Amino acid sequence: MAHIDVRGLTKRYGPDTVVDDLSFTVEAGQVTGFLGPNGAGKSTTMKMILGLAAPTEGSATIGGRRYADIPVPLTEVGALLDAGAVHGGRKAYDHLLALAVSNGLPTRRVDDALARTGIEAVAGKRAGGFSLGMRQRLGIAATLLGDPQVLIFDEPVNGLDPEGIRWIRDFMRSLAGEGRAVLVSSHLMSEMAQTADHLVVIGRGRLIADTSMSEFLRDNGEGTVLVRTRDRDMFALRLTDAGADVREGLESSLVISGMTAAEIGELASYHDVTLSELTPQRPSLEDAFMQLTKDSVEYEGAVA
Ligand SMILES: Nc1ncnc2c1ncn2[C@@H]1O[C@H](COP(=O)(O)OP(=O)(O)OP(=O)(O)O)[C@@H](O)[C@H]1O
Repeated sequence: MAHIDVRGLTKRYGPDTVVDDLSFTVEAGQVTGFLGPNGAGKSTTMKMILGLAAPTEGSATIGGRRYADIPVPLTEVGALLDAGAVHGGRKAYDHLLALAVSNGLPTRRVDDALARTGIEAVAGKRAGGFSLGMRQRLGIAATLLGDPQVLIFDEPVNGLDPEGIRWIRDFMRSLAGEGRAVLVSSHLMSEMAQTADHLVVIGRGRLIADTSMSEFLRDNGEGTVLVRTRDRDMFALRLTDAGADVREGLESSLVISGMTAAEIGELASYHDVTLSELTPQRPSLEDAFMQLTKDSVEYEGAVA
């Protein structure tokens, strides 16, 4: 099955190492979120995978081959790095047709790609007049021309409205559902929440995490439990005695970490304390991400 394999990938610009010994795999049938703060090295990594930048060390392969060794790259990998790159004076259909013809692909693929991205109705219009959302769809249509098994998107939802974001998100999921390997970058963790199955997180060019979305949450965001009771002060003491960490929350609530909601419920029952609220609070993805990338962001702030 086609996938992306990155091994020991390193890129240095003069004295700066912007991608540092990076290794990860993008599996078929999954959306892999490629995350990191601004400047972490995501775009540079994608460019190296796509043969647009030469690695200083290491390798990146698509379906086992370097990009430069793939005879008709569009049939193996579709990539959208910058939606603004479409020539504004060109009609959408003509843009796709030129790409198809120059890559030796059947022209019917243009109609398929237009249909798949829902832009048939504007196929005869000039791309210059397109909204960002439409330009993005046109860019994605181009990635699909060769019916590739591997797709790469760099910050595809930047600047889109909620409807455009949802469309892209659903689209990525459907591509993965067809067994394709999808790599999508973002600097926003929340953006990945409903999109990615797997996460590769980098900071300062280095790998910070390579994990499934659910594992990432479990390992990086400590959950808390919110409790309300009339016996607040007494119960706070009992909780502390039981080893929990207790903070005062809003409106006389207690925010507890180090114990599960079930354990807290049992402790309350044991001490005859009536709880009016017992709510586990899932750590937000953004919190988990900030925690994980804190050091790399601080470093960036310090050198800026
Ligand atoms: N051609 C280049 N020459 C020198 N430095 C570069 C070059 N391209 C990128 N960089 C530097 O490499 C670092 C990583 O940039 P890159 O664009 O890969 O990060 P990113 O994670 O994609 O960030 P963003 O989310 O802001 O796009 C940055 O510090 C950037 O300034």
